Amino acid sequence: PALLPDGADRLARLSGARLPVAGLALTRPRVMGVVNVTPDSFSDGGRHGTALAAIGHALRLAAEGADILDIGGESTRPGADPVSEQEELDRVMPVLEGLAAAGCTTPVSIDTRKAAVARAAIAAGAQIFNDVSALTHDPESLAAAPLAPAVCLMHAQGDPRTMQADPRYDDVLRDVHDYLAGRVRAAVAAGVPRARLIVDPGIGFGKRLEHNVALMQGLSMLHGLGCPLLLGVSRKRFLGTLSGVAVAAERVSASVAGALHGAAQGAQILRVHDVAATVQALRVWEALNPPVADRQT
Ligand SMILES: Nc1nc2ncc(COP(=O)(O)OP(=O)(O)O)nc2c(=O)[nH]1
Repeated sequence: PALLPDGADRLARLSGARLPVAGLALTRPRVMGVVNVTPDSFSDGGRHGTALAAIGHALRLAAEGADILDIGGESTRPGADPVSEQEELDRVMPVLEGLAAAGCTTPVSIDTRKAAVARAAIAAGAQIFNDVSALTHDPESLAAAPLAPAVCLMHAQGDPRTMQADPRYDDVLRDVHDYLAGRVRAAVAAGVPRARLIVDPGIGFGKRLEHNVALMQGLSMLHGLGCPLLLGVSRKRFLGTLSGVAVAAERVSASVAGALHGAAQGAQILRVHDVAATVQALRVWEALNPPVADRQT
C-alpha cells in the first residue's frame, strides 16, 4: 500500500485535522468512553444495563474527561448472539435522550451495526456512526451513513459469533489496510465526505494474538489511509494474555499501556472503559510528547 512519508502520524497531528464531531481538534489523542447498555458485554456486561445506570455512567465518564461517549446496545464480543433492532433501540435511545435532557454536551457516538439504530441515534444528536462491520452488516447502512457527522469504519474478519474460530491473513497489516481502503471508497461512493471518515483496525475482531500484536506494532501504517485512526484495545483478551490478567475488568494498567502505545503511533481516538486512568496517563504522555509544531527547536 502507498505509505505516507515516515512520520505520517506527525503530519496527521500537524495538519490540525479536525473531527466534524464538535470540531474536536486531533492535535492530541481524544478519549472515547465506552458506555455499554447491554447485559452481556465482555468486560462490563450488566454493570450499566438500565438506562438510568448507563446515563449515570456516561455522565461520570464525561466528568472524568471523555471527549466522546460511545453508546452501545449490542455486544459484539466473540460468540455474542445478535440483538433485535427493537431491543437495541429500546436500550440505547433512552440513554441518548437522557443525556440530552441532562444537558450533557459531550459528543455522542452510536456503536451499532444497524442502519435504523444509527438513523434514530443521529436524529437524537449522535455525531459518530461507529459501525464495527464498516457498513457491511446492514444493507441499509451505506444509505444511512451520509446522515452522520462522522462515520467510523472498523475492520472485522467474520461475524462476532464465529470470528474467532479460525482467523487467517496473508499479511494482517496489509490485509486490514486494504480492507479499510475499500470501505473508505465504498463510503465515499455512497456520499459520505471523506473528511467525515474514521478508520479502526478492529483489535480482537477476528484476530489471533499474533494478529493483534502485528496490528499494534504497525499501527502508524494505517495513517496512509488519510483518515483519523480510532483504536479500541481496552480490557481486551490479547491484553489479558500479554499481561497475565485473566479478569477483563482488572486489565486497567494493561489497557492504559495499550492506549499510550496507540497514542505514540499517532492514533487520534482511543476507545476506553477506564477513562480517568487513561486521561491521567495521557496528560503525562502529552506533556512529554508535545505535537511537533509546539516542540522547541
Ligand atoms: N470502533 C470500535 N468499536 C468497538 N465496539 C465494541 C468493541 C468491543 O468492546 P466492548 O464494547 O467493551 O465489548 P462488547 O462488544 O462486548 O460490548 N470494540 C470496538 C473497537 O475496538 N472499535
